[in-house]
Amino acid sequence: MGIFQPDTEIFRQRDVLREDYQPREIVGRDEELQRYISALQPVINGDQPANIFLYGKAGVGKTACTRYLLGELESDAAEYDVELTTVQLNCEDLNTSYQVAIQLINKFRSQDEQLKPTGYPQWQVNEWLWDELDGVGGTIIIVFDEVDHIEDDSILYQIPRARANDNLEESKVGIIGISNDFKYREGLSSKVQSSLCEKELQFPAYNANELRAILRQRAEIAFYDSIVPREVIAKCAAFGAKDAGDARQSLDLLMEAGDIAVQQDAERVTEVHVDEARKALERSRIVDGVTGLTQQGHLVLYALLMLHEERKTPIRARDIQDRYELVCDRAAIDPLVPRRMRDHLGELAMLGIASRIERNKGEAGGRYYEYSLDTNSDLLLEALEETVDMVGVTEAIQKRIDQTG
Ligand SMILES: Nc1ncnc2c1ncn2[C@@H]1O[C@H](COP(=O)(O)OP(=O)(O)OP(=O)(O)O)[C@@H](O)[C@H]1O
Repeated sequence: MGIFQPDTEIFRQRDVLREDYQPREIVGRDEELQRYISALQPVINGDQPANIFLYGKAGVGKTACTRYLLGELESDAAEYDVELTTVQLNCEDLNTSYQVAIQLINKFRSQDEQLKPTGYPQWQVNEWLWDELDGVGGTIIIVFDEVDHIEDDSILYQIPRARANDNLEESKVGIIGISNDFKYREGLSSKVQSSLCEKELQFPAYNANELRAILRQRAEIAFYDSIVPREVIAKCAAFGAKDAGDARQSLDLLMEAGDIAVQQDAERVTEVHVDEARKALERSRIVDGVTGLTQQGHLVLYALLMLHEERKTPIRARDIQDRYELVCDRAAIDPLVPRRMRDHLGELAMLGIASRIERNKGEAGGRYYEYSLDTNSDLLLEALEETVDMVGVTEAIQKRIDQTG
């Protein structure tokens, strides 16, 4: 027997739990889908499509619902002889309207006519874009996923106004912008707001019931029959709902629990596997977060970790500063000024390693923040131990924690 053997006991089709799998049916989003369908209705009537702005936190089904509805729209359009073309563009690596326009042109061009990413005058790129879009004819829907990555938003009003400005004659173009950045909408120029946000749709976080339905649907395809009992689905959904209501997180948890069941040669997935999976995922999240920090970030985190172990959190930044300077002294590294140290605390809060609450001084006025550790300190200590260049400090901290503990 070789080292590798196909898994025949637990997973039937593990890939179904992966992020890139497109579910054939959407569950738990009935109301949102209904509103989305109304916003897309003009397309099937052959009218000018509305521009749609769709927002909501990570993993709430924005992309999955959009793909699903556009697929349905395409097949219904074919049935009613409506000429429809849809294009989906992820803007994660596209920072300018120029880059977006080049990508769009390339989507419509054959392999040997592709444009290079730079080197053409803006007016020329615009002309080419209108030529390509008008050459398609009928209705075109362009989806800009992660639209907030486009820093100059000119393309977001040029496309909706292209017909009014006589740049397009044959084609009617509608755009759908998707974002999980809640502040993005407010930052848009009023010109873009009025064109892009003609119809606004908000997707809320999933609750435990909705997550259960999503997980059940995937588990039926991903695992063999009777491998995933109801309580396992419920547990994964409950964790997801308590945290961020993010379907991706719950699906990752179920996949990790399945992997652990495979590793342990278990007959089925159990709640214990889910607990272990949660620890494993949490650990890799912490390791990723900690590994990405600078050396100063590590020192700030050490200081906060010590204060946490001594039960002195939540604590103000200026009180963390003293401990931080002590840690720097031990590591023989110059400490940062308080303002810079606070930036690092802010980064820890952003990564979800620390939490930050705003406090009011009461009548005297003024606000300040208090910080706490928001992660399991054992896991954190483990992750910090892996950062080789800080080993001396880790030992020092460990000793101190042992003493105080
Ligand atoms: N209602 C649903 N029914 C079935 N699967 C879903 C549903 N909602 C989300 N999913 C699945 O959860 C994962 C994350 O969803 P999706 O990518 O649509 O989130 P999103 O809101 O676009 O998040 P992000 O802003 O991070 O891109 C995908 O694997 C998707 O298939």
